[in-house]
Amino acid sequence: MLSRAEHRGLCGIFSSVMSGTESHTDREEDYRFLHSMLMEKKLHMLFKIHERLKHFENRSPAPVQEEASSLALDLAEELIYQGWRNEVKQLFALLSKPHFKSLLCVHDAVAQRDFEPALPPIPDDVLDDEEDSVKIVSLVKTKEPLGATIKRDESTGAIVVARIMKGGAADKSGLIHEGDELKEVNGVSLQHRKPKEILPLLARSKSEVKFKIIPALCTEEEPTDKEKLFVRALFDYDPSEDPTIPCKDAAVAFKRGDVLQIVSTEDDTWWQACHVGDSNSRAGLIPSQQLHERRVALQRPQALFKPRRVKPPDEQPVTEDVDYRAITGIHVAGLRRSFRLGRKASWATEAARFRRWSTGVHGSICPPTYIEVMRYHREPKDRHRLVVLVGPSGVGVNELKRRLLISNPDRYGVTVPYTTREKRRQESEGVDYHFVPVHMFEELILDHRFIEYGSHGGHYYGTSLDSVHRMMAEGKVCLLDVHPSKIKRVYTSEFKPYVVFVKPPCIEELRVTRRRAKFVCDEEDANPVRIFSEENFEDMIDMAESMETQYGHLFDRVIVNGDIATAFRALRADLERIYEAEIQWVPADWTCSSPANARRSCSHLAGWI
Ligand SMILES: Nc1ncnc2c1ncn2[C@@H]1O[C@H](COP(=O)(O)OP(=O)(O)OP(=O)(O)O)[C@@H](O)[C@H]1O
Repeated sequence: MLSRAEHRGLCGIFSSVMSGTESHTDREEDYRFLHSMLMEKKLHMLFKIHERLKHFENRSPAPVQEEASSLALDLAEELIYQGWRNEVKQLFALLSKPHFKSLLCVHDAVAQRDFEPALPPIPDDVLDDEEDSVKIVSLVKTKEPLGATIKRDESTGAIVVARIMKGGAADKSGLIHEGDELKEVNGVSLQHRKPKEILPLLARSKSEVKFKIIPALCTEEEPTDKEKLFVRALFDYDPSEDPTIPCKDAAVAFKRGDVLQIVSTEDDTWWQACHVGDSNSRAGLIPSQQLHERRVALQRPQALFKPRRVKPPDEQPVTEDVDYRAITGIHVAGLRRSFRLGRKASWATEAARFRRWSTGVHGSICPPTYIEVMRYHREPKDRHRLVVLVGPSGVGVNELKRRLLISNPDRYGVTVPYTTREKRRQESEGVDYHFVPVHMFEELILDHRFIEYGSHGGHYYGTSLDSVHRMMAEGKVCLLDVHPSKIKRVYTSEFKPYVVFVKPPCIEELRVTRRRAKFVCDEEDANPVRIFSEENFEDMIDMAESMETQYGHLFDRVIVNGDIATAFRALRADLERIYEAEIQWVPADWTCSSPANARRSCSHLAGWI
């Protein structure tokens, strides 16, 4: 029954519908007919039933039992002997109503899956089989593959269905399940056959494929997760190069950065997933997070065994007679070399730290696998995402940033760093640097206002969160270059950083492309221009490897800076895409509104920093 409040509510809605239609109804009787129809209690009840059904549709209720009709009959019989009290009479009348009886019949049909397509008559010889339950399944043959893999059961020699791909023909039919034993295909017995011999049998059938199956014992279905799970792959996967994949044809290849929808995590080793936005919705196998982590852990840490190059005592760096200023040219605020030089000066320390890492804490670092992501709809009023450029010192982060700024100064901007050093004659406050006294700089450090800071030549230099805010508030895309360990300071929904890792090419390409490049040092440095040495190249490659291993899960894009023009074109195109895209995929943690959600996303797939 409708509650009074609900009934009043519905009447209110219908009355307002009526008053809206009054002016559009010419004939009085039409109006009265409509009024009586809308005010009809039965209609209101129908609304209520519809809502209840909707509610149950969301919960996908499972039938409690399959024989509700006969149970109701038994109950009605019992009631006859219970004396004709009012309640008994009412229940008896209810159970005897044809509508109620039909309802229970429908319930039973659903519970027994009686709605599935009628099978052709069971061939006589089937009845001779020893097995007590045999199923004949006929599927119409289309161009679409069956979407199932088969294997031979080692203990029994039987051919069994190993996997059913979500969304494939077999899955959609609902008639073939994992663990089902295949006895025959199109009347041909599969006894003593190998899985690969079965494919030609399937290929031979014309319009229909008929299977004789011994169904697997019923297993608990994986609870369907209403919330879809999307992940971004953090590694490339090519099934053709994976000898352990159970079935190459049933696998999904992907590239690092691709967004995948995970449709099944039932198997600990092989998940099922499909590419997002792919019209072909069939799922395929991908290595599970656990499997990929295990594989990476078993790999020999290359750096650990790589013989480090010993520089011959007489080897001198190649010198070039090119003026550094002619190469770097433009002088743009925020491209203060001295700040990045802080890292350059610590080149040796970083390399040493890397070596320590490779021998020491290797086991404790999670390899990048997948990160849970969610759709982010960018509103026109939203600020642009912060672009973070990272890479080993000398790889060309500044060069790429400089080119971006020149290419579109209205779109891109950089932060103005803070320093405690004296302002020089040609410099302006707030343009080249924010010049602040030491005590103020230290206060900012204590207030955690710096994303990154350091000292060089006895002066502090730092990039503050406030400067990033200021640049973003101007409506520009703020380009920030920091050490990857500092990404976590801006890895929030507020900044929505898009992280680009600038990676060096192989050493041969470095030698060719950097032939004329010079490694720039601070103007305060005694030796302001350095030429790239062979050791610099090696360290750059080692550092890049270390960064990728430790922080790779935070990188949205990897740009290999071999030929500078190619690298710049790729970076610009990528940032343009991000600038214009209305829908983007961002880590699920950023959009978690409730602690429960946050817990889910973190426990599901570790989004570690
Ligand atoms: N692809 C390239 N080909 C040739 N030269 C390059 C290339 N990329 C960068 N360079 C040059 O290499 C030198 C170092 O580049 P850059 O200053 O951009 O490195 P960086 O990553 O910013 O390093 P740091 O953080 O130490 O300043 C510069 O002279 C630059 O012009």
